[in-house]
Amino acid sequence: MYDINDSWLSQPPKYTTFRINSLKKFSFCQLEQVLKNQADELNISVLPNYYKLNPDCLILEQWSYNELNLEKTNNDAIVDALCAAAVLRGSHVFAPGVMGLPTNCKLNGKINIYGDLEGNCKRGLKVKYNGKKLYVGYGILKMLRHDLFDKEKSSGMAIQTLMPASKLPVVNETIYEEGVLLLQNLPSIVCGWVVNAKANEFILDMCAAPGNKTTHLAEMSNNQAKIIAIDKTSQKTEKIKQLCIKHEVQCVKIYTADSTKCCSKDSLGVDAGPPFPPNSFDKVLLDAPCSGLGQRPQLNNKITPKMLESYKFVQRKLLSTAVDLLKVGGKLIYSTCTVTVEENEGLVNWALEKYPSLKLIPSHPLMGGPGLPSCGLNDDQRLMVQRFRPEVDILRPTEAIYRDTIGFFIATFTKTANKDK
Ligand SMILES: C[S@@+](CC[C@H](N)C(=O)[O-])C[C@H]1O[C@@H](n2cnc3c(N)ncnc32)[C@H](O)[C@@H]1O
Repeated sequence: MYDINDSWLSQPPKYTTFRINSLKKFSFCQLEQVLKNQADELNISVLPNYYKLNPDCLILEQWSYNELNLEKTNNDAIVDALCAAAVLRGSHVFAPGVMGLPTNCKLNGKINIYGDLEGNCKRGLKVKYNGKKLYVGYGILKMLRHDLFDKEKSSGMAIQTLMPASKLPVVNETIYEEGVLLLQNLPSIVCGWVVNAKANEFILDMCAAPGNKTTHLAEMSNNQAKIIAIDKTSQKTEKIKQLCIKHEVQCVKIYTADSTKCCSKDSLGVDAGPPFPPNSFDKVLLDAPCSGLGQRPQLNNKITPKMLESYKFVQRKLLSTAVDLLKVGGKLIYSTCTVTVEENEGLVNWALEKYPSLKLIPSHPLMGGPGLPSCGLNDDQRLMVQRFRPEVDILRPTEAIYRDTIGFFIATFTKTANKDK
């Protein structure tokens, strides 16, 4: 099922997507100006396409391939695989990601950026790297060796990426006033649309950090939903708090807790914080911890079969608590950013078998493809879930933009009055 050499997984999507904060004012002007500046610097006449998808999603396409006339340089920087993946998605290079840089490089000189695919490059390498490497783009050097390697911890932009090998524009949310835009993968935005948070609904986001989906739910409800966001460490919940402040989100209560243990009959009530009483929430979002194998591009994944096997146990525990906390008639949305059957269709099968009170319902709006065949779901059930993958499935053919995304899965359940075993 999962193959690191799969060209879909080893390449970045051909789009960059941002979520637009509907609580703030957005206009295309700043984006257009940034693209125009880049076009001037690169000597390109045509800007990449950009447009809104629904009111809160911004899509940016690649620079036109044929027009690019890349100036070659002999200087190569080596960056780690994570940093290389970020460059391919349109990021600059930051100091901690740099592994090797020749001694003769000049500040503000042009530099090629290569990703270390096997993780063998020693930090501070001065000479040519002979390990397996991938060209990921070129840019302008903004830090020299002594800034990068002579300090215990270096930070800041080391290379200003001019053009990633993926031809994606180098644009980040800092071009707008704080909190107007958020870089977010398209299926994650769809996941928010599936939750469809409305005023006065009690919504639990069980695995919420860094808060990308929490803030989306708050924004779409115009700060009117009653959202509780949980994650398991205070460093993580601090991130949710900071994102809510940045996005002017005011309808979220944040708690540090283990969500597998956040339901109890002895609870003092929803307002008292976790644990909560059973049947408390109109909607529960379980954006589960997962193997993350749908993230693109996958350049150097070191996940072991043992680690892969472990995720379903925590996912099942979290889902059990989610079922307890959901009101009868409520909506439970389960999502992952991975491609394995066990964590997706397999988890849905397990849940339906274990909890007769659960009923699978369509994950509207259905933008991704159907669930995989021969994985325990019948065709009706396959059509209710969303699996974001490159193949067209005749059961529900999807638009190209929803096929060139990260690998992602969404399933929605409702709770009936049936008794569970
Ligand atoms: C896929 S990430 C969530 C991303 C988040 N929903 C967003 O869109 O920004 C999964 C999160 O689950 C959290 N997590 C894992 N086990 C947990 C548990 N037992 N209780 C609460 N949170 C947990 C992890 O710390 C991680 O932040």
